[in-house]
Amino acid sequence: MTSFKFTKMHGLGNNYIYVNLFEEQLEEAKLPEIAKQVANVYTGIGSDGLILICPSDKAEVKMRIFNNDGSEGKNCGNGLRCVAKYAVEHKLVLDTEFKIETLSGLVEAKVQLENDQVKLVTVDMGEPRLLKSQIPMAGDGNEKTINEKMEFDGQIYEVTTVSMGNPHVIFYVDDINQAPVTTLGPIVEKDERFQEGVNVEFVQVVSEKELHFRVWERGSGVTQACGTGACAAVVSSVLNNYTNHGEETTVHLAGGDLQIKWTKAGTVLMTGPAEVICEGTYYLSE
Ligand SMILES: N[C@@H](CCC[C@H](N)C(=O)O)C(=O)O
Repeated sequence: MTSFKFTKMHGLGNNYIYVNLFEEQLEEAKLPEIAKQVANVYTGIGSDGLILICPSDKAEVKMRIFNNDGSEGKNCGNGLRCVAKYAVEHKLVLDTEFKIETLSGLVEAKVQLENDQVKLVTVDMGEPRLLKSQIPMAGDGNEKTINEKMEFDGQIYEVTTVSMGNPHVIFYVDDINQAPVTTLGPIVEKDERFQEGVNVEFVQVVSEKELHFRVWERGSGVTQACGTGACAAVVSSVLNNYTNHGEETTVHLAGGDLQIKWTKAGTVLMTGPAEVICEGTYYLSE
């Protein structure tokens, strides 16, 4: 029977099973199935998906993320903070500032240590991509979607789209507790105008410095937090003049808070926690 060692970690409740591929070996063709298996609450461990911590020839470490439906995503903000914590605490990297490779490019992580343990991680998530061709979505590929009317399920909404290496569409709501996360979320996720699907975010503007946020994630459904989604929400809020470029915004997610800044230099900085839940050995059912 195939088995592998895992660590379950979370960033604000967005939890994944992490496997260290510096030490373990998993068959490439089986990765989507492994992600589905480990994520299953009844017959697996239970998680939002699977994250692989891999050797890289471009950076100190590489992250790959699989959602709980087995689909592979190109980026994961909460996952990056957890990978950074794991890499430092397991001495895969010896510095407190280092690069992580993702399927959407390189990002830079900086960890804050307390008694040799990583508590907070800041990740420079790079520049947001705003053109329709970069989301990707239907329409003129050279145009952006900022507060644009789109119809979903027979109703018109004003939406903004942002890629943080993965696709996000942002809806503004008056009351976050009434946001149609589980009803509109799955419809928008699979809308064919988003050729690769989309992560769906609902945002309530509290002030120039604060947002409430809920998410329906592509491939995983409702999660407690989405780091790339929170970055996309801050970029969207600057574009819609709700918050200020170059200033830090606190994003309140279901699992806790992230500090996010779209810097004047153009990249997005995300700061938040990363936590270990448990470690163990998983026995794969064939
Ligand atoms: N939870 C993540 C994003 C995970 C991938 C996403 N569902 C996708 O398919 O793009 C985050 O913290 O960013």
